[in-house]
Amino acid sequence: MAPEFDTASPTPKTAPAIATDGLTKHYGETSAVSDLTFEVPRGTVYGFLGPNGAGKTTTMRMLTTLTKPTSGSARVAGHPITDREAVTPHIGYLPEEPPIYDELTGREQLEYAAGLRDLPEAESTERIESLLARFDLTTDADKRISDYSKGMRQKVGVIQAVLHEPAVAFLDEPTSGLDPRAARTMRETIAELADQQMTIFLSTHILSVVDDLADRVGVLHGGELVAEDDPETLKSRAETGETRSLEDAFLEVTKESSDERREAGVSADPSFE
Ligand SMILES: Nc1ncnc2c1ncn2[C@@H]1O[C@H](COP(=O)(O)OP(=O)(O)OP(=O)(O)O)[C@@H](O)[C@H]1O
Repeated sequence: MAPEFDTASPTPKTAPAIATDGLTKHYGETSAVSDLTFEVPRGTVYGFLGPNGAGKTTTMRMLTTLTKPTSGSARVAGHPITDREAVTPHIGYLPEEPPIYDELTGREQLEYAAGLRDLPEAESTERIESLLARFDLTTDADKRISDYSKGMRQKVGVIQAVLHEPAVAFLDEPTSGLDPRAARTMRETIAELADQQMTIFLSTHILSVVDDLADRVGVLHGGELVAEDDPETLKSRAETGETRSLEDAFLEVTKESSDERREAGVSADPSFE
């Protein structure tokens, strides 16, 4: 598998999977995302970190065409995010609450998702069965989703997000609710998908997942990108002695930015402005 961008697109194949330029979203007085400019090369894993309310979901909703930016622009898989029809065939999205129907069985939900994506039946059946097996869901695949645990629902949500082999997958907390074995399967699956040239935009509070998988990390705070680097360089910025971790780096860059914002008279949480 090698997810390709739209071959009819004039965009060169070397174009980044995601490129944003001054991407901004205001909700009334609240500045949820401010002037976000970054690029994610194809086939890489981008760890998107930030404290609660930092603007991660808002950014992902803009990049997946679900929310319109107030200003700025972005291209995903070579297409402007203002062109929903062009972007959506090339992306998969696992939001915080996976969009699944309680009255369907797991297998029916995935068949339904494959149908929406116009996947050929033979190909989708094979892929659904292989992903169900990988996530240990085969024996429960014909039970209704209403009877699933949180982790089982999460597995269906993730399978649904990557079923059509999108060029870019946006995953919000993919390991949420998963037991340690399932969380490991998830990490291995994400690594494999990236090896197969899928670009993964990964938002999570589990820093060890980002440390394991991300080629590059962006830290959002108060809607602004306050640090961006590869995990090793980011860790080396932490001044906490010999055992420098991504957690130390995260706490430092978000604290520095809080201090600067406080000095500038800006609340760390824009919702309280
Ligand atoms: N629909 C909305 N209407 C008004 N304000 C919103 C809306 N969605 C988000 N916000 C505000 O925008 C800011 C960023 O929220 P967002 O959900 O993007 O953060 P997040 O980084 O995803 O947080 P978390 O880690 O807690 O999920 C917050 O101040 C939030 O209150």
